[in-house]
Amino acid sequence: MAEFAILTKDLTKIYRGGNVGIDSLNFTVEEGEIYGLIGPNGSGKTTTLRIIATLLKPTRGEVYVYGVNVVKNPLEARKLMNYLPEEAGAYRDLSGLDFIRFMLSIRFSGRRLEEAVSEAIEIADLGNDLKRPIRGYSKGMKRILALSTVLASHPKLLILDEPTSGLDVERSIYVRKMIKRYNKEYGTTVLLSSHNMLEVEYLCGRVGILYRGKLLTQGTIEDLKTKTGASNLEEVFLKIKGGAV
Ligand SMILES: Nc1ncnc2c1ncn2[C@@H]1O[C@H](COP(=O)(O)OP(=O)(O)OP(=O)(O)O)[C@@H](O)[C@H]1O
Repeated sequence: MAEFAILTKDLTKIYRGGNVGIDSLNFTVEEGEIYGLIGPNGSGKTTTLRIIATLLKPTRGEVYVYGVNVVKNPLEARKLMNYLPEEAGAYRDLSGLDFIRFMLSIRFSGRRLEEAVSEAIEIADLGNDLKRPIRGYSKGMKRILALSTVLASHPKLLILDEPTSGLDVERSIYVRKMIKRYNKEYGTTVLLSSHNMLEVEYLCGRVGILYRGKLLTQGTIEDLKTKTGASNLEEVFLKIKGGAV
């Protein structure tokens, strides 16, 4: 049987106080694909991504990343993936360059570290700003900096929570191209969440639609359009959500 990049079984998160984060999610992501999770605010996208990235424990259910159980073997699972959170961490007093080196030194050393640092510098494309402390960066600059280290770490699985949130039009286009490039050139599997349906249509082969913690449907964008008679993903989303209310 082919091994999935991600396999979830009845994945459920009930937060303290009883808030339902996600409810019995079953989905798979195949090796080498770009899979998008979409859904309204509070539908469970970040909860799902954080559990897969080993940052949050599920209440019940299982997740496997390339066959590794992420709850039982988080350290092994982390070697296979890297995660860009919705709000990337600050490290306000480091320069951009020191941040890149610090983040990549967690994974690499020696010559491989130097190569990865150079790669991240090229992706971030921040010029002399890289020498300045991060506290003076704009939101978009911090985002591109975080993304550069995540991409340059070459994980088998890249988990991106709203990758272009806060980025201007030009940088958003650039980031989407980078994600596509890493997927094509290095076969990186990508799981991302986004509210931007144009972005999802451009990037993703398949999508899963979340609503109130449940996966309403999943499939290729073309299949979902045909099934619902919609002409674009925004309409697909509204029609499927309408049926669920
Ligand atoms: N730390 C927490 N404690 C309690 N409830 C939480 C917590 N984090 C998330 N939730 C709840 O879990 C549900 C799913 O939230 P989540 O952040 O996963 O949604 P999301 O789809 O990523 O939303 P958005 O699009 O706004 O980022 C929501 O009802 C939210 O209120």
